[in-house]
Amino acid sequence: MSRKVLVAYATKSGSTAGIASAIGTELRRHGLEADVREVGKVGSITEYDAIVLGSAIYIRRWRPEAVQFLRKHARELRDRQVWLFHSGPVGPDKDQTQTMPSNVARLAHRIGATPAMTFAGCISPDTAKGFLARRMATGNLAGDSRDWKLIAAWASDVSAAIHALDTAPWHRPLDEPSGKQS
Ligand SMILES: Cc1cc2nc3c(=O)[nH]c(=O)nc-3n(C[C@H](O)[C@H](O)[C@H](O)COP(=O)(O)O)c2cc1C
Repeated sequence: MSRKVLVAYATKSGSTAGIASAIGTELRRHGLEADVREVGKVGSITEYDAIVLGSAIYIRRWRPEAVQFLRKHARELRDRQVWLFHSGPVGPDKDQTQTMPSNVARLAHRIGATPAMTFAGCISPDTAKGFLARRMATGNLAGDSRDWKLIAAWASDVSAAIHALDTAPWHRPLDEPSGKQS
């Protein structure tokens, strides 16, 4: 049985779309069906067995459309495997793991997703949007730090976990404690 995966991404300058596309390619190479979509254009997620969601990080925050997606689909996401990633660090900081913003961490906990994988990002004068981005694109942070080998390796691990659904059921996380012991 071929499992169907949604790879949804939120981007401002396009580089996270490239990461999502590379993940989709790797998942397909491992025999999964994968749709890669800009998160704001995703309607229903009912047809998917698993979801990969990634956002660019700007000033330590996820793009609002990615957060909105987690909120809107929280209930359905709890019944599916969900894999999160974010892309951001560039230049000398490219290997620094980024913590999830607190609103994203809360939502990840609610749906039972593991912490987001950090991928290095890209700042280019060709795609930079806004004054600050254009300034950053001329300094020592400029360049494409995306690590395609790491991205493919992570996607390969994700595909192995999704294939494991064929032999073991996916367990929903326990409900959050209500504070009342039964
Ligand atoms: C104004 C600005 C703020 C940024 N803030 C962060 C940040 O807080 N943390 C981080 O890791 N990367 C940060 N970055 C780097 C971006 O996340 C990186 O360029 C990413 O690849 C952009 O993704 P996108 O092309 O999909 O929009 C920032 C970039 C800009 C231009």
